[in-house]
Amino acid sequence: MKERILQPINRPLQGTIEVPGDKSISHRSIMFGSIAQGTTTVDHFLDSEDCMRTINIFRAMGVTIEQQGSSITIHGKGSQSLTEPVEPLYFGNSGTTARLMLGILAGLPMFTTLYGDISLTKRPMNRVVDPLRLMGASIAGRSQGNYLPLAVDGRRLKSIYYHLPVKSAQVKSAVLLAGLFAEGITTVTEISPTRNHTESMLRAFGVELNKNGSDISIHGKQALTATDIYVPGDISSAAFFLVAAAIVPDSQLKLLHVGLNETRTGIMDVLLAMGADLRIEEEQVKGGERIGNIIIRYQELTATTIEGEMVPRLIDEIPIIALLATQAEGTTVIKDAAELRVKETDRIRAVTETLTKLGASVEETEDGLIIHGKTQLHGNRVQSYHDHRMAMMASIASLVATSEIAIDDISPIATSYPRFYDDLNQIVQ
Ligand SMILES: O=C(O)C1=C[C@@H](OP(=O)(O)O)[C@@H](O)[C@H](O)C1
Ligand SMILES: C=C(OP(=O)(O)O)C(=O)O
Repeated sequence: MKERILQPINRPLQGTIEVPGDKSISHRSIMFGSIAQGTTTVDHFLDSEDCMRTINIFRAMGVTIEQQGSSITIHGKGSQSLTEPVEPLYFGNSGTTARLMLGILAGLPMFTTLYGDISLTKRPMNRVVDPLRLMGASIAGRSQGNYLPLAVDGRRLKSIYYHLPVKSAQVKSAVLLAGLFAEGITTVTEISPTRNHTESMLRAFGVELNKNGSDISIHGKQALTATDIYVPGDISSAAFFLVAAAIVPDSQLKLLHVGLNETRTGIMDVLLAMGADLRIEEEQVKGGERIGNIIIRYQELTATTIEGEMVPRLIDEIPIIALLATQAEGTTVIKDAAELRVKETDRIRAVTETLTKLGASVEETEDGLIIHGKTQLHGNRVQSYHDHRMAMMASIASLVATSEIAIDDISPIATSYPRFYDDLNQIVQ
């Protein structure tokens, strides 16, 4: 437990921040580089706890991965040369690592056991285990395989046509990755588009995937060829500073090289709908992903509604968007977001409790939140709930609170943004 007390600030935020590499893309670069043939380099990798879990798992399966900060070199020898790990694989707090790795491990000829921290151990795995079992996977574990610890007895898989019952890129990715090791063509159908990093990065590794409407298909038994990856800045990390500038009067911030993939930019659409002063400069495509610098200036905001296909495009940003809504005039409604209940914590409950403690007017609904703004926030003691995004949201709230906010444990922030307070301190000077 690492407590942190944040004092109110009474001045505008100014400056430029280069946010760290995208977490989703960083995980996938290690996974795909490790099962590819040849040497993959990764530039601007996210050097965080969650991404280190992914590196350590492949090291435990015999892959040589060199790391110097955010530069990575992976010496891949193809999936068939991975070796059976001697010890249980530890996934820490990382849902993405656990769910995508289940898809990979199910089809490899080895036995593995998987466990995680207290938060990950409560997150449902049946969303991945069920389709994998339909493909012939052998997975055993707590609550019929719904919760870690799990044991995977890897074997030959068969292809599947699968309607994804949840809007989840992790489930989509796990099925596609298992499909890569299966006989025949595996197809997934999405209810709503979710982040597409698995599809685009597999293509960069030479894998053929077909997209037809909401169907995505992959032929099994394709080999991956090493490539060089550039990881854009993580828009989910940038979101904390976008909101900070949007709510602290007279602020202006520039965020460099932020990933602007359409499946991730919901936060920008919400800010614009609320009247924020935001623009993109030096937009370009780098390593197959759209990136750009985002410039944001303080502007008075009005409420909005967030629902439907918008939700997967900003799912991880909802805690910080809820804080944003407390500073906007009117009632903001967030719905269709029941997935928030199965993140690092139940984020609908945690956001309601935290913002209420800070003086906001928030109603919890089954699948979202109703927030009445604008409210003056005050200080209090709050929890992080083992959730990096809750700890960062409470930290940003301190910028507009009238008295100090004490957060019980900020250590979860290291899972996605180890330099968060360095960047925050730089713009409050
Ligand atoms: O595929 C990914 O990299 C992720 C997908 C999302 O989870 P779901 O697939 O559960 O929505 C997101 O919340 C998570 O932070 C990262
Ligand atoms: C939900 C998140 O990550 P994961 O599912 O990988 O734990 C997140 O980063 O907000």
